[in-house]
Amino acid sequence: MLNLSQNGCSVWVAASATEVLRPTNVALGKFDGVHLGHQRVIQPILQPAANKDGDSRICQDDPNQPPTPELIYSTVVTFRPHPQEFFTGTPRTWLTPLDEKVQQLRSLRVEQLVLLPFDKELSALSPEEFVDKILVQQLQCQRISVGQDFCFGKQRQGTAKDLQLLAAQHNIPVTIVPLQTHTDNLSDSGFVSLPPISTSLIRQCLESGDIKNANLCLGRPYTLFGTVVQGQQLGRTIGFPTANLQIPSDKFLPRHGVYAVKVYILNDTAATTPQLILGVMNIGNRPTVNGTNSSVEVHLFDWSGDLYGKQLAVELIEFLRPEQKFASLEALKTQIQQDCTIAQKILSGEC
Ligand SMILES: Cc1cc2nc3c(=O)[nH]c(=O)nc-3n(C[C@H](O)[C@H](O)[C@H](O)COP(=O)(O)O)c2cc1C
Ligand SMILES: Nc1ncnc2c1ncn2[C@@H]1O[C@H](COP(=O)(O)OP(=O)(O)OP(=O)(O)O)[C@@H](O)[C@H]1O
Repeated sequence: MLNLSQNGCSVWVAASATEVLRPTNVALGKFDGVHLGHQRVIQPILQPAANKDGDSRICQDDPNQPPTPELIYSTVVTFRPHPQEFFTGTPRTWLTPLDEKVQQLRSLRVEQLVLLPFDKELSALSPEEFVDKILVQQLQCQRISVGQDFCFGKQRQGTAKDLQLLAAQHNIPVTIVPLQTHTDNLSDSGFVSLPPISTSLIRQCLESGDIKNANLCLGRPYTLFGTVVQGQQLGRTIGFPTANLQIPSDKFLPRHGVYAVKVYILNDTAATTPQLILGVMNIGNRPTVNGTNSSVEVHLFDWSGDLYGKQLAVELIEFLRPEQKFASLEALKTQIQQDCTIAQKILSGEC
């Protein structure tokens, strides 16, 4: 379910050593997707939940101001750019671009996100130097949590066990979290076991249209956030008006094709809480109408109104079919009608 609680609570994002709030309890890794495995790694560094009388100390009116220094900051430490992007020079898309990652971390009660600049200097640090310079000196780290497969330092020489030994020299305890598979969450032992949850696995699932498994690994539906922009306005002529979405260019897009989706209009001033609207989405080039560029568009069931400029959150529930080139608009219309019927059944839990 989409977590939209704002409460004025924010995550302090530090993009340089001077901005870091210290001391810290640190979870280390890339954390793209903030999936169920990541969530387990984050758990040991969190402060106990705020009591009912007082909010967590990071809850304040101005999220741009650092919170009052007290105790130890629960901090996710990650890298910018993504190490793979640094080594290959190829821009990479994210399951959770920065805004989304911050939103997810906030919902987990993480207080600070540190974006270590991944450059030649950082990538050349030995495991010992990484612990001394980054974790001890820069972050004043008091506790660390990583997954069992965590590797760090020059050429990924250091393992989670090495981290434990090196950190022990500074009296810093390290929690090593066993790798989680999504079958851990299912009581039905009839499921075929998948490899451990990872960002790469979720990307593969989304690339192949396996939305169910992607969502199970994430612990929530994979969601596209976008602003509604003008399309060709052909949809309304075939009886299926669509909201065309402009998605941030660094967002990872799943397989082209048609999906059953749940949509929330985020900045609808008339509604106090975002309203849930069911619908269908097409991602693709629209070959039937000789579309040239890739587009993301949603048709909302039983809804009419002006959505231009609005921000939508589109939760992917199930992949229905690949995009096709139809011989006529009439044939496309018939197919979309069938897509809507199937999507309505899926979304209402009938199948
Ligand atoms: C549920 C759904 C399925 C669609 N499937 C296809 C398809 O298989 N092939 C195709 O060329 N276009 C497909 N489209 C895109 C339509 O061609 C597009 O909605 C129409 O051209 C209107 O575009 P416009 O909003 O830019 O005016 C689909 C659209 C929707 C909403
Ligand atoms: N399934 C999992 N169970 C427990 N810990 C995990 C799991 N996946 C990742 N971690 C840990 O969470 C932290 C962040 O993981 P990171 O994003 O670097 O890896 P990942 O999710 O496996 O992604 P990729 O597929 O890109 O390697 C690391 O400490 C990592 O070891």
